[in-house]
Amino acid sequence: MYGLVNKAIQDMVCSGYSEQIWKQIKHKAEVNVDVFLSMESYPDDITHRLVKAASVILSLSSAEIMQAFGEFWVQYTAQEGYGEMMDMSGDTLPEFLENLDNLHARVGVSFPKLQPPSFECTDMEENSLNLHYRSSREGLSPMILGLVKGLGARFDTKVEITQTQTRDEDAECDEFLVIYKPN
Ligand SMILES: O=C(O)CCCCN(CCc1ccccc1OCc1ccc(-c2ccc(Oc3ccccc3)cc2)cc1)Cc1ccc(C(=O)O)cc1
Repeated sequence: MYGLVNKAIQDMVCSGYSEQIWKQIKHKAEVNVDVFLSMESYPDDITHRLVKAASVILSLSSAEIMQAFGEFWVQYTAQEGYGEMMDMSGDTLPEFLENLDNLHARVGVSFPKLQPPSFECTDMEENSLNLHYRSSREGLSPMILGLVKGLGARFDTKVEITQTQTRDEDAECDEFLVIYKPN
């Protein structure tokens, strides 16, 4: 994952808790990276260890940490200079989700080590859609719950998201029912 992800986790912990807590999490995760460089690619294992250590130190489940991260990521990337890029990806929550693969393709042109997930929207109705999430990574589906909630805040839209399928022998990918209503 690009360092931007680990920087976002750091920012979420430092702003939500403290630098001291962040140092404890890094120590527990045995991650001795002093400063994460946004445009550097780091092993995914570092991100997984940081999430696991944060879950222990903060007494929250990894799923809760990943969901909070997803929500934080949307506002963090907007403030870190990706706001215009995200503005170009849609004026509404469903539009943004439909354009998310294009957004990743644009980022990937400049940053070839990006390994973006793929999102597909089906069964598009007035206030609901089915979101299919495919990734080379395991176990990040709780992050998607937070990301879509974060998009609800970004688009001032009430949103409910529930996972309806989990990638395993039967289901080819994770699926989520997203119900949204602009305020
Ligand atoms: O891999 C998975 O299965 C889950 C990944 C969840 C994180 N994605 C969230 C995608 C997303 C979903 C909903 C709403 C918004 C979303 O993200 C918007 C976005 C996506 C990518 C970036 C981005 C920009 C620059 C990046 O790399 C940099 C950073 C600074 C300088 C140079 C390159 C990396 C990601 C910014 C905003 C974004 C993402 C972040 C990093 C990677 C990667 O390093 O492979 C791949 C995807």
